[in-house]
Amino acid sequence: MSVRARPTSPHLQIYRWTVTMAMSILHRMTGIANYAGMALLAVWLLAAALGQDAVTQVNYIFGSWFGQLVLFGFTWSLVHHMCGGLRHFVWDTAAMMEPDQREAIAWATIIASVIITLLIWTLFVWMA
Ligand code: HEM
Repeated sequence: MSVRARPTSPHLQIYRWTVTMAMSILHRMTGIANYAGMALLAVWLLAAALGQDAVTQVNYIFGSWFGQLVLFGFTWSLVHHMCGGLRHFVWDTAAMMEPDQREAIAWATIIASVIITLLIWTLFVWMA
């Protein structure tokens, strides 16, 4: 039986990656990661409510190298998502809509998120 060639729709392997596309996907991924990070905050608050022993144990886990790595990632996720939210807010005013402006604001999101995250950790963790 002969198979008729049908038109196919493009998918991820065919699209050329653009920074706006990557930031759009990253925005949703960081949104999901924020849920997990908020669960960690809830665990810490619960431990604090339970008493000194519980909070000492949670601090021990969160203070380990792996815990710190996860918390650093959560900080970046929150900050990146917030920057992405502000980017959407700018677009809501119909500004920065031209192709080169969209690219610029997408790059600004990633660069600002890294700088702000490093600033937060420098001020509140590494220098505290
Ligand atoms: C813990 C805090 C947060 C969580 C758990 C969270 C979670 C999420 C998730 C899962 C999405 C994706 C929804 C979807 O695409 O169907 C989303 C989208 C969005 N978030 Fe957040 N978010 C948080 C904080 C924020 C903050 C602080 C801002 C603004 C500064 C923000 C602005 C937005 C915007 C504008 C979208 C829609 C993006 C779009 O239309 O593509 N979010 N959020």
